[in-house]
Amino acid sequence: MEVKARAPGKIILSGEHAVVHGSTAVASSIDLYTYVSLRFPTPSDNDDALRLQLKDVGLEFSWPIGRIKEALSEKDIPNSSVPTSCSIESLRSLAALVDELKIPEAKIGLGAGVLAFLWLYSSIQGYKPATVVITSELPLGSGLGSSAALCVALSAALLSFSDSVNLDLSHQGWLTFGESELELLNKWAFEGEKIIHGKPSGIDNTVATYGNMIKFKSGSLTRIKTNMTLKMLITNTKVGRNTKALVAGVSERTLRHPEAMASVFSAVDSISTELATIIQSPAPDDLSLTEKESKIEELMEMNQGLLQCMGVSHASIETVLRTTLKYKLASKLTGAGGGGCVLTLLPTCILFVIPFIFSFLSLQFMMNALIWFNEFEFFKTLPKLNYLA
Ligand SMILES: Nc1ncnc2c1ncn2[C@@H]1O[C@H](COP(=O)(O)OP(=O)(O)O)[C@@H](O)[C@H]1O
Ligand SMILES: C[C@@](O)(CCOP(=O)(O)O)CC(=O)O
Ligand SMILES: [Mg+2]
Repeated sequence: MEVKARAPGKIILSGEHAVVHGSTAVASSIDLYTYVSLRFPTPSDNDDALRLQLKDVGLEFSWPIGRIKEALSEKDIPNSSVPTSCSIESLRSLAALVDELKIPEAKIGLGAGVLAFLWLYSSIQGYKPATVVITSELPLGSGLGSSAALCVALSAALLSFSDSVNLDLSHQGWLTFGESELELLNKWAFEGEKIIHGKPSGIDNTVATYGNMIKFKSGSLTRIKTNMTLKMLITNTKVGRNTKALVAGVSERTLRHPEAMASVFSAVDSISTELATIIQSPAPDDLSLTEKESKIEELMEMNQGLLQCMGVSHASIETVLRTTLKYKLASKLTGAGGGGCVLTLLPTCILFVIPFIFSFLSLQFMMNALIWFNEFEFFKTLPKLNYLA
């Protein structure tokens, strides 16, 4: 029997980094997915290994299941219904297994993803041989939440075989999780994100788990019902970076300048709260669509300025900001910054310039600009499961 699970990537409309320090942030899932397929061998296969194929980076790893058991046994006892953090001791033992893989230096960031995989797999499924294949439509390490999509899709595939989960009936060939299953899934995915991000806020795994648009503060989510269509251009600068290092950099700056950074985080909190209010305000109210869009543009610019204060912008991001400003369009980085992706709001009134801006940015960033629409069918993106045989 093989199961395939998928979970979406995300954009953060406002509040990245500050959300790690307790500020409000607003995020939405996007219709680009990570897929995890999980297959257990039959007895006649006579296979006693755990195999991991990372299709996006062309790497394959395998471990005799006894090695994983040896590394972990008695350190943390797995129980799929109780999400558990990987202890320092277990992390050390698993890291020794990952070190043996000799991951090429250029792809070293993958080690954290493999560690998260080993922890989630052994905690939820125990010590069973299996083959896990991961593919993604998301660019890795670009601010679109590939780490969270991986942790959510992997936890979904693993939990689907556990007794703690009942699945809701099918929806276009995919099954969905019920509300309490989503909570368990989200908690497990958070444990994986902790291994990849170091100190995650939980916003990425939460939006990948629940889909649609959310407001998030100090670990709790509020679902947002939008009353306007937002059109965003997502430009990938293709400058690689690592979320864990950027998050740690902001924490170090906070230690050096606690009062100044507290004011920055508080300003971001107000920006996200105002943004959520505008997005949710009833359609024909005292603010016209154009007025709402202008306010959102201003809030995005203010948020970008504060992200610069946190030290997470980058020359490549500034190039996108300057380019879009030529067309009077507001942009901000999304995700951890330091490169990665930039969001540009495309207000309804300027849709005719899209082809120009699109080709301009595509040329500069090697054809990697996409347009994201938050219309219903594009972003109704809960994690889903599909049994293949
Ligand atoms: N499809 C995938 N295959 C292998 N590793 C992945 C995949 N998706 C995510 N990862 C892991 O997540 C890391 C990227 O996470 P991160 O730095 O948080 O950036 P982002 O979440 O914005 O993409 C990768 O270096 C890798 O360890
Ligand atoms: C910077 C941060 O706010 C978002 C990181 O997103 P991403 O991994 O760059 O997609 C970190 C977090 O909230 O855990
Ligand atoms: Mg991430």
